[in-house]
Amino acid sequence: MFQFVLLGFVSIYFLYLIIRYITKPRTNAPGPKGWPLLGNALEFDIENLPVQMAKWVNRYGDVFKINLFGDDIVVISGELCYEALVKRGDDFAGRPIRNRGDWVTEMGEDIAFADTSPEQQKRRKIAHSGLKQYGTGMAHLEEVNAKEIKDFLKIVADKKCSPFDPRADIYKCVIKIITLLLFGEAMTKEDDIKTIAELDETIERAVGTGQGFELDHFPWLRFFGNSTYEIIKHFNTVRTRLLDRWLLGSKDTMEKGKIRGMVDWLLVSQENEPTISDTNVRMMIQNILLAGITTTESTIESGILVLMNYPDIQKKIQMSIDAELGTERFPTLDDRSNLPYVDAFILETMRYTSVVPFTLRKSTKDSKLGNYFIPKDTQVWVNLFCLHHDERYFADPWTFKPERFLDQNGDVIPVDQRKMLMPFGAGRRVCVGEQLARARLFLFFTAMLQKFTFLPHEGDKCPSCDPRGYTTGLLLRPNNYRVRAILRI
Ligand code: HEM
Repeated sequence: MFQFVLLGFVSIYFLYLIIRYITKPRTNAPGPKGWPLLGNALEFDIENLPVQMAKWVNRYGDVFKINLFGDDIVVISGELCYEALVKRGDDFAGRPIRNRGDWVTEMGEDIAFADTSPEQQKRRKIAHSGLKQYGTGMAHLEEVNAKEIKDFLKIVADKKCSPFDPRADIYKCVIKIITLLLFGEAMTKEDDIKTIAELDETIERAVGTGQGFELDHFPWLRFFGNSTYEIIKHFNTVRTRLLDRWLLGSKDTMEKGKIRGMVDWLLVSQENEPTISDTNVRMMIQNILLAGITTTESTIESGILVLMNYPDIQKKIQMSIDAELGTERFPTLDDRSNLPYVDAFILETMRYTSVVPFTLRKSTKDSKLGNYFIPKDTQVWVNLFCLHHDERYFADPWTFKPERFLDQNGDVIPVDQRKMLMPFGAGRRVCVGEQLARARLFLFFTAMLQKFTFLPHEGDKCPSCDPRGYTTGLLLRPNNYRVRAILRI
């Protein structure tokens, strides 16, 4: 009896999929053919999605479509990224992540996963103005950041030139910097640091590009022991326990008129803006925590790998730092304007390695991209990886060249001359942590290169920094490597 009921249910479901497939408005963009119902699911190279997408761009051009279980996904590259994100930003301001995104954000109560809406925009605005005041703009934070970075340099010095994998130490330092931003003091409890790392790892497995798609299309699979859903459940339990404890602690110790960091800022904003619920506050903290840590850590890790591969560039950066700061004075953000080569190196690292290879958007109305029709509510993957390696905008794109971002006087070219560089996305949903992240990256790289030269772990055998060989998840990150840090002074 049960088998008959199940068979009936499955048949009706597939009938529904077929009817939906036939009746739904569809894009006329070209793309790989795929299988009935499954679409291109079997052709997806999850391990190396950016490279596979690049092959499809070569074959079909700047707009093509793939299909997953009956749903079209339009992938855009080249100048169309700018058109969709900036010129027609409102038309593509949506976020497409469905069930999995909803389940990890208490049904879209956050900033990053939530679809565009007046509420999402309100949350974004609050976070943005808080980050401006308590992130980039606070001298006190800069001082304490300096302490965390100095601690990191000490850890590296203690390796005494022996080879080490820098990931865990950079990661810990970035956690401290982000928790400092949240609470006004860095998280030092090992248990909490471990929990944050666990959250990072599980969210990557739960919603990473190319994984768990089946749940977005067949949510009922969660009742049948779907492994991605089990990861999501675990993530939610660990996350709620941690954030509830943090929030309670902050509420208990908060003093009127004194804002220690972003958490206090969100709690105060909640008083002025009653539609911001406790759930919103928790989800905004989750966004800052999880969007801020691994992205920054991966960029630093990729940057060190690049420096090992390009010793001349490393030398040139060091010479500019020596000339500006000498060997002892710790860098501040005011030094940035006098160290354009460091800034150009960071921009080039972000272009070349493209740690966020795609940003996922959704069309908010019937629209067109290139010559192709894009119906409302279509998933649009903005292919930042291909954009950043497109020789129409970046000559010789697989060569690492910070000079491409400098003018004849050696100054960083203005933003409007580098608008095809979008490591933080662009437009309505551009990264809210961009200024903060860029400032921290500057301090990190300048402080590191003032003190150390990074060399391959043995002889001249250097692991490649070519991002086509990186591992794809939610982010594109280098495979683990070892480095030697030689003290310069
Ligand atoms: C190197 C570091 C970082 C990189 C490469 C990065 C990159 C990105 C990208 C590509 C997006 C999607 C933008 C779009 O769709 O146009 C994004 C969104 C976001 N990022 Fe970052 N990010 C970084 C650091 C941070 C930090 C430090 C924070 C917080 C303190 C942060 C918070 C966010 C949030 C909240 C969003 C969602 C914005 C929205 O959907 O409206 N990010 N980031």
